[in-house]
Amino acid sequence: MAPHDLVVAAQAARKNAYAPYSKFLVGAALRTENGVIIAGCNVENAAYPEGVCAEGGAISAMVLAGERKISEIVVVGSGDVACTPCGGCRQKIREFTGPDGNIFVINEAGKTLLTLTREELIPHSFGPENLS
Ligand SMILES: O=c1ccn([C@H]2C[C@H](O)[C@@H](CO)O2)c(=O)[nH]1
Ligand SMILES: [Zn+2]
Repeated sequence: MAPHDLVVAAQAARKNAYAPYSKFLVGAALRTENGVIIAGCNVENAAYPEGVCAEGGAISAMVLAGERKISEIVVVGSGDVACTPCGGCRQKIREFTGPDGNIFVINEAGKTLLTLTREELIPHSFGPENLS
């Protein structure tokens, strides 16, 4: 089950999402290896491709905060839809998550819909280790 504090943080972040075009509000909240909680929301743009996802926003804020490792992340979309991270966000999550990290997808009400390992989220992924 998704951890309650991250559920609350993701739901709160979702409320601040700027999604006037899709009307699909998304929130994400992650815990770093040092126990720091950081959230993000999607931010759309009239120039549609310039919109950014909630997960990417949270990861940017995490790096800004000096944190580098995600131990778990919760994503919440709108209604009962399982807002599974898009392909780009899977790669971004992968960069900062160890093989033991957990990814939770919840519905708007807070119910856990999916619990995924990194390998399930992005199988056979390309990561920093591939470059060393
Ligand atoms: O995992 C996801 C999937 C979609 N979105 C956003 C992008 C866009 O603003 C809206 C509809 O795709 O939801 C996210 O933030 N995260
Ligand atoms: Zn995305």
